[in-house]
Amino acid sequence: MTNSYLKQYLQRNITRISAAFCDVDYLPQAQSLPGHASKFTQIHGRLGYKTYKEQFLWLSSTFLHPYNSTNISQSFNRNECNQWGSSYDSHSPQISLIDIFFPGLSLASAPVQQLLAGNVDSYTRLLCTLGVFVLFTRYAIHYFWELVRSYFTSTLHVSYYDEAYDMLVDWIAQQPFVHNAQSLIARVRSPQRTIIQNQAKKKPLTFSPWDGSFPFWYKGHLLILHCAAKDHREDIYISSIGLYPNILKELVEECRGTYLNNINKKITVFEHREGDWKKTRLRAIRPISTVIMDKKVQDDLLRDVKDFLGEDTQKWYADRGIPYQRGYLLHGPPGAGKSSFSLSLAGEYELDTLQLSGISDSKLMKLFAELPPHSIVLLEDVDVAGMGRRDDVDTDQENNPGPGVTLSGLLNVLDGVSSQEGRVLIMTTNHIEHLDEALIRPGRADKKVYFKLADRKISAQLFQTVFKQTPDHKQAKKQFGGETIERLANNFASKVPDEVFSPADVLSFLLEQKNSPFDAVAEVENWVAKAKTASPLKREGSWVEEGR
Ligand SMILES: Nc1ncnc2c1ncn2[C@@H]1O[C@H](COP(=O)(O)OP(=O)(O)OP(=O)(O)O)[C@@H](O)[C@H]1O
Repeated sequence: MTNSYLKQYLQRNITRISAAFCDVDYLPQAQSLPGHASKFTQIHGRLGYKTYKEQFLWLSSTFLHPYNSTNISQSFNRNECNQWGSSYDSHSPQISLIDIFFPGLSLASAPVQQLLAGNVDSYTRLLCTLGVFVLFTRYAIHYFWELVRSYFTSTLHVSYYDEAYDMLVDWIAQQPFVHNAQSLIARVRSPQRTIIQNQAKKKPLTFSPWDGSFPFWYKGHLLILHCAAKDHREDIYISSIGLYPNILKELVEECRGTYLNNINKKITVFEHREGDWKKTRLRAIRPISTVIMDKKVQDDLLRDVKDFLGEDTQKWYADRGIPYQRGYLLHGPPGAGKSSFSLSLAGEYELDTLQLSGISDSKLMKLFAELPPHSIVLLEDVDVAGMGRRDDVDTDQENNPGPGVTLSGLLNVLDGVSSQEGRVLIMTTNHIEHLDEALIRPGRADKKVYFKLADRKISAQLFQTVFKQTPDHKQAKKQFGGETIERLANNFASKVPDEVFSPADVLSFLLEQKNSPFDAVAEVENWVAKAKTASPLKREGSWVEEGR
């Protein structure tokens, strides 16, 4: 083995060496050996082969037959090597640019480059084997889990749009395993108590696991919660190892119990989200007695709803082939109590409330087809929701309906085949005269109730509601007898002009004076006088007419 042999060898193989490193630009310029050797040193030096002997051995093992390689390496004379190599000491390995920024990267990428060039040495082989092993293990675990999941686990799926989702999420948020979850979502929850005593209780946060799998123990069973996030929503499923579907049902029942406890004395309000009903908030139930209106009208309405929701009513309707649905139209001036009454009605009969606004015809159809049982659909301000009289509606709008609901769309839904049986619909409006006859005919609006401005009776009742005596008053020694309050209420009501102010106006004034019923009576005349000058519509003489 001589220098010339080695040089010849390098010369013969320099093209392949260059190709091995994909140095295609270099190939056409491969003219002279010193240049090639230098290039080879430069390229190969990056791999950490410091001496020419090392470079040579690598070269021989890579490009030559193993037999030649052994022979060459055995016959390689150390002195010759040193002598030969010393002449190239000045070409000590150069650090490539990539190694400056990512130390060791070129070393790690070398096997890949070799592999691409079709050269597989033991190092590359080891790395490939490791890679294949890791890949295989990953897939093996995945397929194993899928197998176990299909045959040896029970799974319970919960859709984001179902109320069961809220039940589960509320329960999960209380569980200890949440603290260890690595992927979480934070939500602001309304405090259970209405009085916010300090900053810490303001906008309390709850955390729930998000987008991942989370194992936890429940009654001695290992369960896995899977949260799959899609856009702004997530679907949940829970699986239990072993065939125990009952444990999952037990879990959901427990969640349901906790949830119902939490929402006790509250009504659930749903709104539409992407064409599905979604619970948006809980509202405290307002006793229907606190909505001041004609007692006879109120009782009549309550009786009608109660009768409709009665156990045998559905069968009665079915026997006669009459669609099992009921509609009410509450109309009257703003602030007369229409919405308050609707929500109180929902609370009275434990109905969920579904509010509709800003929705298109196609979505309306789907939403009506998927009404949850035992619910009231509340369609507020139908006159401004694009459902005025047909002759008022621009024909262009009929032909090219905008994003909102059209009159024909609503009429179709109200008595179309997709309409859910057993639904209660409440429409409210401030202008019944603007509504199309078809919308408010019996069958669609079976009862129409007028909510009027505050008359003497309503004003007195509102006064009594605000200054109702409670045990707190007694404790604070600020209690007035029932008779005193009644006398003051009548006195107050006599000073409020009939059917000029809405109950909302009167209530607002009374709340300003809530600390003293005497002040309320003393101040009412001032308030009325101020209101007369402030509102041009409520000038004396035209008040009653304008207010009606
Ligand atoms: N008849 C009433 N009895 C008790 N409170 C009332 C009554 N009318 C109005 N209020 C009070 O006034 C506020 C507004 O009432 P509400 O929203 O129910 O009126 P509305 O008729 O639905 O008004 P709008 O037509 O503008 O929607 C509520 O906070 C409610 O407490």
